[in-house]
Amino acid sequence: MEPIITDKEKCRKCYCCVRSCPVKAIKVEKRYTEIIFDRCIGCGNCLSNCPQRAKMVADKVGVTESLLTSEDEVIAVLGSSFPAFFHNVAPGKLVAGLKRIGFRQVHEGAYGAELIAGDYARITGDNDRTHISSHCPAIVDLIERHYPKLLRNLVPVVSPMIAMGRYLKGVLGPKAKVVYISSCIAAKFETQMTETRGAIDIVLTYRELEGIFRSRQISLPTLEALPFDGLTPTVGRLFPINGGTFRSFSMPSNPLDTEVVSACGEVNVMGIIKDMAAGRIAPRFADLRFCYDGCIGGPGRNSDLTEFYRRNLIINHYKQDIPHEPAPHHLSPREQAGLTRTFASKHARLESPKGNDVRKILQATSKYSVKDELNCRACGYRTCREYAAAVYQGLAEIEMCLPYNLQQLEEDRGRLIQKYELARRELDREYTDEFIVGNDRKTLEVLDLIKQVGPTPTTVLIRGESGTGKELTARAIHRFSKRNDKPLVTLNCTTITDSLLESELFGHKRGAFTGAIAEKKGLFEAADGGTIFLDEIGDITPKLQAELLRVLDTGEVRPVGGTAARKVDVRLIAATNRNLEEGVREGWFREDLYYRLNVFTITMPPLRNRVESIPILAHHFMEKASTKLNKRLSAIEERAVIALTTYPWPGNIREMQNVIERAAVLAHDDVIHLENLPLALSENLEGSPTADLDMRSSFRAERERHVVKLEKKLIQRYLAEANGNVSRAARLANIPRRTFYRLLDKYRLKEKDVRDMPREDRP
Ligand SMILES: Nc1ncnc2c1ncn2[C@@H]1O[C@H](COP(=O)(O)OP(=O)(O)OP(=O)(O)O)[C@@H](O)[C@H]1O
Repeated sequence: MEPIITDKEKCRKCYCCVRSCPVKAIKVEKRYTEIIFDRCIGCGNCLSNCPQRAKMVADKVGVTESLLTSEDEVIAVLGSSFPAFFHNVAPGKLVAGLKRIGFRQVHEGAYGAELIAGDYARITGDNDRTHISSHCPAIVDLIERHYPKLLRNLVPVVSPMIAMGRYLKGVLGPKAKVVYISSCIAAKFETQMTETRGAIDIVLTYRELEGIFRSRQISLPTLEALPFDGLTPTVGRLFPINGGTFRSFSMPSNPLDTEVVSACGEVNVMGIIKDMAAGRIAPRFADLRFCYDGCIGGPGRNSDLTEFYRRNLIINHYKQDIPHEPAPHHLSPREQAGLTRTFASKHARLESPKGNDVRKILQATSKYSVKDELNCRACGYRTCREYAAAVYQGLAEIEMCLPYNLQQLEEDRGRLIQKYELARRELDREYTDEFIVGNDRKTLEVLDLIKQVGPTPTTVLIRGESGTGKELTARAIHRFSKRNDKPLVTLNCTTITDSLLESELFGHKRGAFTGAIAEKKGLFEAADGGTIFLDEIGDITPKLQAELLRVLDTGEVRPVGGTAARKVDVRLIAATNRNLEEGVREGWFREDLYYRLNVFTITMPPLRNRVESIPILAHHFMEKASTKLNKRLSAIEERAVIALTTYPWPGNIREMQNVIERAAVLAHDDVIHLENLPLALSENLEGSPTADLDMRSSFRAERERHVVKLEKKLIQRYLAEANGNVSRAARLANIPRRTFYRLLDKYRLKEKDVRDMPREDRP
């Protein structure tokens, strides 16, 4: 099993792992990201940087537990960084804990550094070439997999961990099992390599060991300390800290020596390796560790502690006299022959894309010029070009480009809105005949204008609030025109993005932009010989305004991505509820287009200015609703008609149409009653002067009118008697105070009106 696993369910494809991987070893699949182990160097960046914890260390607790219950002699080796993890427990108690869970012997891994020290000193003393330390498995992997050119520079000696494993197996025999406990993830990879396999049986993290103690309910502080087995390391204990190599290997270190490079951390190390591979630098010895802070900064470190503190813990441990009781076999001369190793190229070169391949991939994500390459890094790659190369190499996918995705979403949204809008209008038309209903003066004037302008080829601009019937008027103009046997094409300019609008209007050539998989005719061409109605024309951008003006002036359209113009014969009717004059003044509407449109203007009056037509409109919409709902409806109750006429109709005729349809749904019999109207309308009725006027038409209404008047007078009188004090007035009237307030509201009376009234005027 690979040392790092991906929980596919947890992975949300945030690309944090892609971003943090120094060697492009993450492949993005449809639903998750996956490690390419042939490229992975085991640095553990993807583990530490995954916000969902979808990348995890493969669990080694189970195999360790079963090893401990077997007959085998199982030896624990604590990596040299252990004091920087188990900082609040004495080393002897940790040894006791390990023995309690079944380890026969416990060794300090720091001794491994001392085992290889002599070889390092000897080899790096040779000046024949650059020597690169090979004690960090991530560095070895980096060179073997990605910089094979530097293979010959790696010091051909095993790491302290492998040295310990080989030493222990040499002393105890190959049957002994060695479990190495460390904060290093790359060590887990190292034990699987052909060149080092067999020395260590399991690499366990400190955290995994902690888990075992917890599950066995072992409290380390309560245990009696025990001595370590094996030989006592000295300077080897300093190995895990930054610069510790020189002390542990007893090598001279001089900060002024430019022939020796010592570096920790991804950025520093990668820079040095690239420089060495390119031949820019050739130091005598490069001591490199992939993790920042050296081996005390491994991915499995205790991250609650600062680097400074962890470093101090290591130095304190080095200074301490910690009991060791080596068995006689550890005291005998050691077999050192097995501490050398070889390295092999594991370089799997990815094919590099050619310029044209990169260009094609960039274009597939709407990047046509350098300025489109935002290099936003949302995909995890540093530049759009690096990302395009990754797509080419099969590591990334097109959908990873966030700006492209957002643009796609925006365009899809626009298309959907447009489709929805068209469907809604179609539905409206299905139940609405094309005739303009109304007998008020203003509607009749509009009808007159329609009849006059209809048969001419003149461009018409229809203005008015939303829902006043602008589109209906446009249809009527088309019907009265000589083009009425040709199509009337409608487009709402607010619903789609500028670029989409341009292609909708003028069409596009195949490949003009992403998604333009086939040539498409624009609406101008679709309307050839007929009329085009552009609703909400005040919302198009100045760039499109200019293009529209050009089409109107030349009578020619040019599809997006095309060069050849096509002649069209289209009459334009435009509508807007925006103040175009203000647009011209403020610069968002082109003056030349404004004059081009403003040849013949029809202004639709709001419904509140056509009150006389409300009853007839209401009955018209009732009949429409009756057909649509397949429900018999024969009348609208008078109170409801009055309520309809007194309401201000901010949404105009469309709002009224909806109100009547809703009432028709709610009506229990074949009459629309006041109660079937929304509250805003029925409440508006009470106490309204218009209501008073119209009520004269029936006896019940007449009686209601008198009652209302009388009630109002009475309220005023009680209030006057109580000198404007509502509580007193309510008591005098013998009605609850709340009811009195409601009546004041109903007749829009205020306490102060009565209080300020001259005594002789009081009722
Ligand atoms: N005078 C009228 N007679 C009958 N129905 C009308 C009348 N005026 C508007 N309507 C109906 O009201 C609804 C809204 O009208 P229309 O879509 O023409 O308004 P609009 O001003 O274009 O609205 P918007 O600005 O929101 O696009 C439509 O169903 C239409 O048929």
